[in-house]
Amino acid sequence: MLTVTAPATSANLGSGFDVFGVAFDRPLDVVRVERAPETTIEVSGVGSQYIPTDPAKNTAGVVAQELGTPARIVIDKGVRPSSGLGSSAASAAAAAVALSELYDTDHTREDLVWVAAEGEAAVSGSAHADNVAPAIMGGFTVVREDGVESVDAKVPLVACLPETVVSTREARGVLPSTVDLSTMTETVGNAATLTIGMHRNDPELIGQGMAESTVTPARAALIDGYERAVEAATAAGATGVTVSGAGPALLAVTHQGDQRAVAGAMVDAFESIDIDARTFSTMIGSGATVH
Ligand SMILES: Nc1ncnc2c1ncn2[C@@H]1O[C@H](COP(=O)(O)OP(=O)(O)OP(=O)(O)O)[C@@H](O)[C@H]1O
Ligand SMILES: N[C@@H](CCO)C(=O)O
Repeated sequence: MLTVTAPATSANLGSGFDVFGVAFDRPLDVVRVERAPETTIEVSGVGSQYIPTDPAKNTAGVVAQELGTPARIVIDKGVRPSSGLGSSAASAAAAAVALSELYDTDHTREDLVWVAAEGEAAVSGSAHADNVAPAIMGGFTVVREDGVESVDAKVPLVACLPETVVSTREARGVLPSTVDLSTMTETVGNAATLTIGMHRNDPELIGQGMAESTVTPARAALIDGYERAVEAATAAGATGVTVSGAGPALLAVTHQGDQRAVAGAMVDAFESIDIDARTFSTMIGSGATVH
C-alpha cells in the first residue's frame, strides 16, 4: 500500500484566526491507501473509537469522494481528535496527498489544500483550510480565499494538551459575530508582527504577534486552567502562549533551550487543578510526506 504521513498542526496562532497555521514535527497520522472499487475506511490509534468509518463522515473519505479516487484507506491516528492539534486535518491532508499520488492526478499541493478543506467542512461545518494548509505544505502558512502562502520558518514550539475535549463545532459556536474597528487595528498589527517574526525566525516577535482579544478569550473560557497555564509558561520563558486551533490544546512559542521548562510549567499548572496534560515539544516542521 502507498503510505503518507501528515503532521499535527496548530491553526490561528492567536491573531490569524482561520488564516495562520504551522506544521509540527510530531505527532503524525499515517494513512495507507490502495485502489478499490469503492471507498472503505479502517481506523486505529489514538482516539480511533471516536472516529467514524463511514466515508461520508470521515475527512479522508470525503477527500476520496472529492477527488473521485475510490480506495481502501487505512488510518493510524497519532493526532488525538478534538484536540486543537488538527487531527481531522492530518487525516484529510495525508489522504489527499496519498490518493493524488495513487491515481497520479495532476493536482498541485495547493490544489490539494482546497480538496482537504472539504473534508474539514464535512466534520466542523466550515471549510477553513488553516490546518490542512500546513499539514500539506509544511512550515508557517497563510490561507486566503484565493491562495496559500508558506514560509519555511524554524522556531521552537510547545503544544500542551490537557485531558479535556473541545470540538471545533462547539468552539466556533462561542465566537462573537462582529469586531470593532480598534480591535481590528490591533489584530492587524499583531498579525503583521507575527509574520515578520516568522520570516526572521524570531520567537520574540512571533510571541508578541500572537496576542489577540476577540476569539482567544471566548475559547479560553472553555478550557479549565487556561490562565494558570499561560502564566506558568510565560514565567518559564515562553514568548507567547495562545489557544491552539479551537482548543483545548495550548500553543507556546519559546527560545531554543526553553522548551523543557515551558512544557513542565504547563503540565504542573494543569495538574495543580487535577487535570492531566501532555506536551509535544517540536520545531515548525514539514508537510505531508510520501514514504
Ligand atoms: N480522520 C479523522 N480524524 C480525526 N477526526 C475525524 C476524522 N474524520 C472525522 N473526524 C471527526 O472530526 C472531529 C474532530 O475534529 P475537530 O476539528 O473537532 O478536532 P481537531 O481536528 O483535533 O481540532 P482542530 O481543528 O481544532 O485543530 C471528531 O468529531 C471526529 O470524529
Ligand atoms: N481556524 C479554526 C481551526 C480549528 O479547526 C478555528 O479556530 O475554528
